[in-house]
Amino acid sequence: MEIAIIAHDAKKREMLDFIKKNRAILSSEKIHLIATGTTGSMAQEEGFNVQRMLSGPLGGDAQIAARVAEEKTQMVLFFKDPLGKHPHEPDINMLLRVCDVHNVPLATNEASAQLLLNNLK
Ligand SMILES: O=C(CO)COP(=O)(O)O
Repeated sequence: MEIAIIAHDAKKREMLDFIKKNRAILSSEKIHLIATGTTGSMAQEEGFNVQRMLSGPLGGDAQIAARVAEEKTQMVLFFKDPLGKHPHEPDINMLLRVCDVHNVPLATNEASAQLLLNNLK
């Protein structure tokens, strides 16, 4: 199962803590992790095997949206910063919309992400 992890800068620390807390499931051989560029390199530094897309502002969200549309990515954990402005807001909204179009589970905060992962156990 392919799971995408994405975190805005203000949420990256939270994402790293979250994936470390859920290392057992996220490192299992049944899971293929993908991520936007910077989120992915931070996860790699923590020892996770992650396929990195471009950084969000350079099109990484759009690449993940394409994978959702192609039914490659089956879950998206996106720790969005609700207080910040982002130059690539259209790409972010596209990713959220494509998840809804394809009925792909999408969490936009840690509490929801934890509930989704708990369901995989
Ligand atoms: O901007 C992002 C999501 O919209 C995240 O991108 P990075 O992981 O490259 O910082």
